[in-house]
Amino acid sequence: MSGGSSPRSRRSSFNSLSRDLELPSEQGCLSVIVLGASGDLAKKKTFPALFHLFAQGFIQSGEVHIFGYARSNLSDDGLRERIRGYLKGASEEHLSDFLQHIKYVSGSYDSGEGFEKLNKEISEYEKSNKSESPRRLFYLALPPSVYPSVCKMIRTYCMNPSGWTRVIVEKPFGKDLDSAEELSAQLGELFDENQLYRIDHYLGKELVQNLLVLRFANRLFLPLWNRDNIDNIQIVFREDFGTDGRGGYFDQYGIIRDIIQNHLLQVFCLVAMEKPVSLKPEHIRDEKVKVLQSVNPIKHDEVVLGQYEGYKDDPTVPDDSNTPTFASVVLRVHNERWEGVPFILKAGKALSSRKAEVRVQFKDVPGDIFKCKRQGRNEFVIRLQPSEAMYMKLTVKKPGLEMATEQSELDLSYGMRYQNVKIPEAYERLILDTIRGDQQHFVRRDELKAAWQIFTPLLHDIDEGKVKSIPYQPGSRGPKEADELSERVGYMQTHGYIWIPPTLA
Ligand SMILES: NC(=O)C1=CN([C@@H]2O[C@H](COP(=O)(O)OP(=O)(O)OC[C@H]3O[C@@H](n4cnc5c(N)ncnc54)[C@H](OP(=O)(O)O)[C@@H]3O)[C@@H](O)[C@H]2O)C=CC1
Ligand SMILES: O=C1O[C@H](COP(=O)(O)O)[C@@H](O)[C@H](O)[C@H]1O
Repeated sequence: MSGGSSPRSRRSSFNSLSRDLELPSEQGCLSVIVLGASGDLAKKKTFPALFHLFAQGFIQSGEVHIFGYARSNLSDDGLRERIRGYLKGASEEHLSDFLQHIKYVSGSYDSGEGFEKLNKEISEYEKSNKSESPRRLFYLALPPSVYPSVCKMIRTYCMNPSGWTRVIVEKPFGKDLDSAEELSAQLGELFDENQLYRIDHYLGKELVQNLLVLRFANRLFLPLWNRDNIDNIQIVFREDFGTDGRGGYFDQYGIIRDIIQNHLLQVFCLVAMEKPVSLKPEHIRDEKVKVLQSVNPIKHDEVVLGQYEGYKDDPTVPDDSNTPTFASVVLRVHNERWEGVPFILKAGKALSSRKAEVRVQFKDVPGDIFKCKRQGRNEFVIRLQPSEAMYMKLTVKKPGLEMATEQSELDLSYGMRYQNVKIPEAYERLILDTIRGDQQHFVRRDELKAAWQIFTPLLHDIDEGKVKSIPYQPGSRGPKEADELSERVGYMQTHGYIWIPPTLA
């Protein structure tokens, strides 16, 4: 765990931020309730994130209590043992202290009995803490099918009588526009928008959070970031493993719903939106909605779908599945800044490497006396993961007596520049934002609607078999047709140049 500032100084740094954002600085006892505590997400992400916040002093002994809730018959110790192996990076003392703050309550997701019991436990803790304005944070680490009934139970039995109640919900938020709107309406009847935190963990990644700073705090980029200078932008997600036993779940969704409609589209918003009036969450989300609403309908000839060979070997995947495990989709933005610039959103499983990045390719140099075209175009690459970095591909003079040019880079690799800084996990940051009441990095209801509006017609066509997935070899780059599409819409690959993340050795 990174050392650095003490819990006291962490609070004061929050205070200055909260003044800027007009968020009240809050203290008082905090109950975090993880619903679906027996599940995969809870053990891999939710509890570890809470543990890291605890170990760093962002949530503190004496003010926090964590309740796990699920149907499974577990004891407090049973839950603690289940998650212990996933809680890493701090001392044994921190670990046992943290575990002592966890209590397990068992109950169903659709009957009052369990939630009454849960409420009783929370209330007893709040009474013992004697806090005047207790805080309740419910984290739904559950399949979305039970969101409506669980939210109804929270609303009926577990609302905080004197302080705030906030609810974090996980994706998928629906399967298309209608189902997402139905879910939004159901939850909207129970909670105000400022109580609902729709999490998209890509918004918690360090370099995704840097996008706005980069674009709007650097004079350098302001005049360049438009159709006059940029030829095309790629937003890419690649994974070097397949569906790993989750084929049954994945087959109902596919790569567009799993990655593109949410994670990559959120990154797209931050790359393409206009400057917000301020950093207030509503101002930022207003701009995201605007750019989403400016996206043209997707054309079939600007889509390539793929499915890796062997995907259907999973017994839970139907033999005739057309579900894409790879997709490349071109988005076109109909506005003054971006008319004519293709945004290529590409995601795939079982590919040759694991990475996520934004690649901004600039236009050719006009009146090119150095024949730069031979070397390749300027590109600005934001490597979201792994090896977080930003690098700018430039044409430079090749060192030596000849006047020859080659491509090189200006490189800001985080591993080099921020050697002793631990980059926080996305979930850690987003849970902390929820505790602070900062909704900037969460998806607003109208944003969600606009996102589904873009992809629903295509998704329905795929579901009806009107767009087919092309088979590709696991461990490859995906279907060659995807590279051909990128080239057709303007992307020019630089041959012979590869950026290698620098190492300390
Ligand atoms: N796992 C991951 O890495 C990620 C998950 N998500 C999302 O997070 C949420 C939770 O995911 P995950 O933890 O993997 O899910 P799980 O399948 O592990 O389910 C979580 C818990 O919910 C209960 N549960 C499971 N199926 C049902 C059902 N059909 N009806 C009622 N309860 C059920 C089980 O608890 P019990 O039986 O004890 O009540 C289970 O332990 C989902 O919305 C998922 O899409 C998002 C990103 C990544
Ligand atoms: O939401 C999801 O994301 C993961 C990839 O997340 P990352 O932070 O490791 O990039 C993906 O594997 C999973 O299919 C998807 O549901």
